[in-house]
Amino acid sequence: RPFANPDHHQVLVLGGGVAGIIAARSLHSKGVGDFVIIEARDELGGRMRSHNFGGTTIEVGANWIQGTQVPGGPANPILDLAIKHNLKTRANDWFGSISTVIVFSSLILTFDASRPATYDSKGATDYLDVFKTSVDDFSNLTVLAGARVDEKLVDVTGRTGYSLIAPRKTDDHSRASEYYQFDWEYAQTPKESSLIAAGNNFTYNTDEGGFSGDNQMSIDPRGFKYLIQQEAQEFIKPRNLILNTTVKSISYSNSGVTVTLTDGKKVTGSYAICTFSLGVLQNNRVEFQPPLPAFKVEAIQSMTMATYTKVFLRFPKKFWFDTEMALYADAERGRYPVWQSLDHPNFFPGSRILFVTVTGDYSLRIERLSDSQVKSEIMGVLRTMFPNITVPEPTDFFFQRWNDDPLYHGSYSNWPPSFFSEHHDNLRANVGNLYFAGEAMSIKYFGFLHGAYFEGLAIGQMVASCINGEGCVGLKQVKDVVNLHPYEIPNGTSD
Ligand SMILES: Cc1cc2nc3c(=O)[nH]c(=O)nc-3n(C[C@H](O)[C@H](O)[C@H](O)COP(=O)(O)OP(=O)(O)OC[C@H]3O[C@@H](n4cnc5c(N)ncnc54)[C@H](O)[C@@H]3O)c2cc1C
Repeated sequence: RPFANPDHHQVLVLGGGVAGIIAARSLHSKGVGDFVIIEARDELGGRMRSHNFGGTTIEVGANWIQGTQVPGGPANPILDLAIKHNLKTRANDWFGSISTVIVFSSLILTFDASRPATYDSKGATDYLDVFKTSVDDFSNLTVLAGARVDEKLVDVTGRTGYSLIAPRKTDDHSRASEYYQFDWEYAQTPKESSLIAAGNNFTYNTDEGGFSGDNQMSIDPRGFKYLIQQEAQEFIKPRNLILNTTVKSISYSNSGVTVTLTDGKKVTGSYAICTFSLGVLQNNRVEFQPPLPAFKVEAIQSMTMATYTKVFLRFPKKFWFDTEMALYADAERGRYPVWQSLDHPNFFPGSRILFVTVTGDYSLRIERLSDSQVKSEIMGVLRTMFPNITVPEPTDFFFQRWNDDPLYHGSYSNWPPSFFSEHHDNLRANVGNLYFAGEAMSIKYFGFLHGAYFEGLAIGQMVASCINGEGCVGLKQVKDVVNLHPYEIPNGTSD
């Protein structure tokens, strides 16, 4: 049965990604049934997005359950959903698989030096010693980041952090190896990222409530999104869902929220939960009435929306490495460095699919090029990596332009060194009856699916409490984020 009044609801949930769906589930489980999810696309899932690549389901957005569960420890809630909905996943070995080739004949896990998974301008080149040093450097970086928190030291960039633990390394092999540890996770360079936030990655830190050090990759033909779409099916009725509908403006006050859609129609709610990406908020894709307060705008504009791009190629035959991953060191840092084989016994054997990931400014650069230009650059790199092989032209080619997409404007958020905890409070803070949720609002798990999940859960429960009369507390906001020690030019300093 449709709602008696389809133009007014207790809660408007804006966006149907993980945060929106889990916020709606929280409302439903606390007895708030009059909610609608308004989603611009034709399906739920948001940045969990799959693509039919010539018959194989590939993940152009999120692909991994990052951090799963150690025995007796807390489970990543995305892992719980994957198990509940029978999603097909496989462990994806990020580190061992660069340094180890499975020699199938003897089933022994050893590195076969004749087939290194490290490449440079000369083709296959063994620089695993450099790679292993970079693994150690990153682990020292995390120790340094933890110590800075304990000692209450000011945040610095990841680059400064690296320089404090070892002399700067500028050779191609070191830079590519560092990229694999850092940029490939945060989608930005150490120079652009906070040492404290990057080095204290709660997801993998089991001492701080994190899950585990391993990653499960979805290889489900129904797509990774299936787990959240199935979860939604359990409680969302057709009357709770408005698909193919874009929000143009949001007008908010202490008594309610009115949303105007692109067709001019208005829907009102006693409350609303906005789960649009940080990129959408930063690029003023949605107009707020009244304009968001200065503290909120500063917070939105101070966090970074990074971009992570996977470029998929299918070839007439497999000619590449047998490992899950490979690393290519170019003279230019971040130029087509991380390669993943889906044609691997653990994933889609026989698929002939290989993909390469670029991040940050390099993602933005390739988004501005045509597909054929990007394809030709990548083929140049592959011919450099495999100089003794006739590398065939790919039969299929695809990549998602996340930054250019007005529904996302990037892939996921990253914490820059100039962003303070108070900024984060402000990013998360409600304005009147308009609340915010989504991966960027998670202080511990920003950037991740589980960050979106936990924020959806928390904010959904908070709004349900308001509606159920169980207490309605506004979230903390800080009017001015100030320096502990104001910036001062000492007396007597010459001009
Ligand atoms: C390439 C890539 C790789 C990633 N890899 C991983 C990974 O392996 N593991 C991991 O944990 N995380 C990963 N992430 C991050 C993860 O996907 C996100 O953290 C998570 O999906 C964010 O969920 P959300 O609900 O906060 O936002 P979203 O999924 O962005 O949901 C917001 C929804 O709002 C909709 N919307 C936007 N604007 C409007 C509008 N004006 N009107 C109506 N609807 C609108 C959007 O269509 C979207 O569905 C990756 C992301 C990307 C892009």
